[in-house]
Amino acid sequence: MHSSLSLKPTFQVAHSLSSRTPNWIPPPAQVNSCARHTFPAFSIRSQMGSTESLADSLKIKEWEVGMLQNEVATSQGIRIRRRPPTGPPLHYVGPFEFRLQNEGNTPRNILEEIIWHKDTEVTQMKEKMPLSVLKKALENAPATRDFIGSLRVANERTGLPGLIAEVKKASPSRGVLREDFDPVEIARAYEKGGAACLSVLTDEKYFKGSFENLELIRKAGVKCPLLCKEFIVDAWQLYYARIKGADAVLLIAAVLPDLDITYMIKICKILGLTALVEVHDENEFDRVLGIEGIQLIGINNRNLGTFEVDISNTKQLLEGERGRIVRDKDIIVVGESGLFTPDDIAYVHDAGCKAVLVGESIVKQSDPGKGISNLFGKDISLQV
Ligand SMILES: O=P(O)(O)OC[C@@H](O)[C@@H](O)c1c[nH]c2ccccc12
Repeated sequence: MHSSLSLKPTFQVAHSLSSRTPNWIPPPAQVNSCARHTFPAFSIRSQMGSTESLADSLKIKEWEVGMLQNEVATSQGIRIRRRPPTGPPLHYVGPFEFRLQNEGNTPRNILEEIIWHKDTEVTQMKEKMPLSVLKKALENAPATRDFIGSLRVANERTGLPGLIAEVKKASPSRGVLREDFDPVEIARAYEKGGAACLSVLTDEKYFKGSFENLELIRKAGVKCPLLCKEFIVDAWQLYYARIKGADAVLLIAAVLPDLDITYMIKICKILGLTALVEVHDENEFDRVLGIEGIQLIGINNRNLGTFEVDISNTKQLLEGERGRIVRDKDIIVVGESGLFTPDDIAYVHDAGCKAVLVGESIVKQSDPGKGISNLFGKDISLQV
């Protein structure tokens, strides 16, 4: 199930990720989807005439590596391209910019649009906050909490799926869900209402979330472990999530090739983060089931490309052989999206989900804590 590429990520090097702008040229045989984190430092100064042509060459090289990433992804059935196909090297000023307006550079769907935007956003953030700075901050970061343990305990306590309650202000498909949005108040209400864990949207542009929300909730003393709900395209984001208070992160199989997932899971382990790996279809599920060390898989009932929601997706994917593998490996499956009623919860529970991830139906309630009781059809708070 693994990528046909033979290169294994070089974790020692990867662990010291630096700014994205490379100071090397990757040797062609080693180009892989983790390329920009793993290449050794090759100086190209000797091959280049002026500083200007050096800078241009580096940008073009980086763009080429991005294109290769797209090819690796396509070979695994991933339709989301990491970058615009004929896009400019990052920060390139010049004729490349015109290409942005070309038709070929129109994202195919909303997920692709989000990913292209995220790629640029992360590049800029990395420049402001290189990994060395994040690593320093890690020294003072409080320990992470046991995300999976919390889901298991809740599942055993209530006899129903453990709840990951989502602090979600808006989404591209549903617009603004709640105008009077106080993230800490909502988080506290969820905790009181019996949520096992919380999910905090951090994407600003499309979901009106923020890392500030994550940090505020963590610092407010909420005990539920926190999932950083972000579109992760670069291992740098794992470090960033960790210092902002995350206990878990989301890895989306529709976006990340197998090697990236494998590599990121290892970094998560080093950082004490739990990885929730999200799938939507059979191909993604099979890929993820073939990756070593996966403990938590989310089945998204929403197709992030089209926004269509169908909760029978969870049931279909867990039927037969895949469900058997999940049980054998003791993987916790999270039913995600589009859950509104006690029947919906019972449906995905029967399908094999020991946990659920819910946003809209509870965040919209005037008291999100009571929203949880309505959703589960009973009070699942610890007070009971
Ligand atoms: O609001 P809902 O339909 O209950 O869905 C929550 C959650 O599953 C959804 O927000 C989600 C699942 N996977 C994602 C990936 C990115 C952004 C959002 C999501």
